[in-house]
Amino acid sequence: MRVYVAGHRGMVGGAILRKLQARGIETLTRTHAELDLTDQKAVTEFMAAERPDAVVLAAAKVGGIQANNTFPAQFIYENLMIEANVIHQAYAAGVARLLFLGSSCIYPKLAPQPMAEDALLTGTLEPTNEPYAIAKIAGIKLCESYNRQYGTDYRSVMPTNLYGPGDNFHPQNSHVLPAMLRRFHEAVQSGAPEVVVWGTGTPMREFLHVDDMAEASLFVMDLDRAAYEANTQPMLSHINVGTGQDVTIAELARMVAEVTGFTGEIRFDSSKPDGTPRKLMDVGRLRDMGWQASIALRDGIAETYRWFLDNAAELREA
Ligand SMILES: NC(=O)C1=CN([C@@H]2O[C@H](COP(=O)(O)OP(=O)(O)OC[C@H]3O[C@@H](n4cnc5c(N)ncnc54)[C@H](OP(=O)(O)O)[C@@H]3O)[C@@H](O)[C@H]2O)C=CC1
Ligand SMILES: C[C@H]1O[C@H](OP(=O)(O)OP(=O)(O)OC[C@H]2O[C@@H](n3cnc4c(=O)[nH]c(N)nc43)[C@H](O)[C@@H]2O)[C@@H](O)[C@@H](O)C1=O
Repeated sequence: MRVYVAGHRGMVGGAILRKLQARGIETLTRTHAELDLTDQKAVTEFMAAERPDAVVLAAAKVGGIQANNTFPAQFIYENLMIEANVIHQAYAAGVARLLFLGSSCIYPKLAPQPMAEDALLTGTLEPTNEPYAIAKIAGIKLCESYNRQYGTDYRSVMPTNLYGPGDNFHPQNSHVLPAMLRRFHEAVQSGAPEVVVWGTGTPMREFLHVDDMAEASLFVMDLDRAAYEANTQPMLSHINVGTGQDVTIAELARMVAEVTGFTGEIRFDSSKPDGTPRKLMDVGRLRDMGWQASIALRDGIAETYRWFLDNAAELREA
């Protein structure tokens, strides 16, 4: 068994790689510089030469609300190309099993909460990340279409907002949790009296630690085909992954202040977008199959902050 992990230097791909290696499973990797997954010819040659037994597709153009809003063309183009190339060439090379990572932003902006898998394609998407969401929906539909036409076993998991070691801490382009950890930390270092948090503080988000996400990914990969198919439908085949609990951005800011030791004022900048008001996952499908998250948010934030402190000198620049 040899598993190709696409995006192994990213937060999620890295966590999945570590778990596979800890289980003694042979892995195959290429950095972005070695293999640009938007390059059809390069992906074709790679898959044909390597013929892995299984693929984890954790490579993507990823970013927070502002990155999505600023670079919409890159988010739709790169993600569509990566998915089309990897999924089609996996099929062409005879790869039996593939796991595609989507995102909770596939669901309509005002979907009933918590959002069950069947909320997909029932309403209008959140405008700040619509291009990325459309690409992620296309990824699910690629897997389903190849399964239906060619009999492949390509599965999809939809993670809620993730965080943890290996995250992107870029001040503008990252997601909220790493952005806050960095901003509150820098405020403590400089003695700043206030920290600015984007938006109104009222949106609600659900946060899952990346090690839980990696466990869930392997759990779904490992299910036998009959079990996966018994719990999904051919045209509604994705599985939500989350904790089933959410917090407001204001509550999150207070947690991050506590973890970093910031005691000043927290100011909300309502000129910045809030995005979706709430996106809580209905995780019943995965729970009924036998998996649930185990890392508490407060503990996960403290552990991620320790990782940030240990790695601050070598943070990613994008
Ligand atoms: N982080 C989150 O909160 C969430 C993430 N997800 C999904 O989980 C998956 C992993 O996300 P995450 O680990 O956070 O993202 P990261 O940005 O940490 O990792 C993505 C990886 O993909 C690689 N990559 C991007 N473009 C290409 C390309 N053209 N060719 C080859 N490699 C490429 C990146 O390499 P390089 O850095 O060198 O470009 C990077 O290693 C993605 O599908 C994402 O959509 C879903 C929900 C929430
Ligand atoms: C995972 C998910 O990530 C993105 O969606 P999002 O959930 O809106 O993610 P976010 O983490 O960037 O923001 C969450 C909330 O937090 C607020 N917020 C406060 N202060 C900061 C801040 O400093 N940085 C950021 N990024 N947000 C901040 C921000 O205004 C928003 O209300 C998608 O584009 C899409 O890519 C996707 O799938």
